[in-house]
Amino acid sequence: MASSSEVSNPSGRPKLVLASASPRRLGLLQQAGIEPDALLPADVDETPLKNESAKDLAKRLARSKAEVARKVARVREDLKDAYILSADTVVVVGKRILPKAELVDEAAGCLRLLSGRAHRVYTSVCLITPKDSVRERLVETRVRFKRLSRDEFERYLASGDWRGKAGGYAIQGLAGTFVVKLVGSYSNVVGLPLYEAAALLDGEGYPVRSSWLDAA
Ligand SMILES: Cc1cn([C@H]2C[C@H](O)[C@@H](COP(=O)(O)OP(=O)(O)OP(=O)(O)O)O2)c(=O)[nH]c1=O
Repeated sequence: MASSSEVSNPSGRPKLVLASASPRRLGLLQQAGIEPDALLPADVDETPLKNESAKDLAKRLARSKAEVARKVARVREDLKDAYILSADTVVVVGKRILPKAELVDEAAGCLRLLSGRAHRVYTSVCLITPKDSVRERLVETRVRFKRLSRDEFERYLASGDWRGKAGGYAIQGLAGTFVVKLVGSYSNVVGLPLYEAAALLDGEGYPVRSSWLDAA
């Protein structure tokens, strides 16, 4: 356990950049007592390559986001030695990669495919250390939705809870009532597998647990 002087002196901790604009990812880290020092969202083209698998897409996008943020951080005096953390979440039904829904028609298409079926959610986490080593973890969660009634279908689309979400749903929102089975990490579906992300940070020398009291 870190001594009180270390714990009470958060500035002793190495800096952490979260390369994300996702309030869900920030919220998950904060829930775990991890407070990023900076948010550097990285706008990358999320279009899948021809015949690219969901796993490869998630890994490639998470890494791209981390690399974009690293270039920005390394030229900032306050972030030049920071850890850079990013993630990308992909929802797939069979081999079909679902889009991140921005339009109601996209959300309707996703729900039609998800209703009454099992699907998989992959989140890839990418960590770049202060010495620019790259560490990646890909986590899979299997989810099964109930068959949605017409009313559930229409009410969900009207809720807008699907906007900006991979696969057109947010398990932490209304869609939580559609989930009849989940095998694996719940936080992985929301957007950041906390066990794996914390283990990655800890394994690379970022003091996850000693920061808990800083967050208190
Ligand atoms: C499946 C699912 C996705 N999501 C969200 C998490 C992510 O914000 C989003 C996945 O899209 P991503 O492209 O992975 O992430 P993002 O564009 O929102 O944020 P950034 O790239 O800046 O990190 O979908 C949920 O909130 N709940 C869910 O159940």
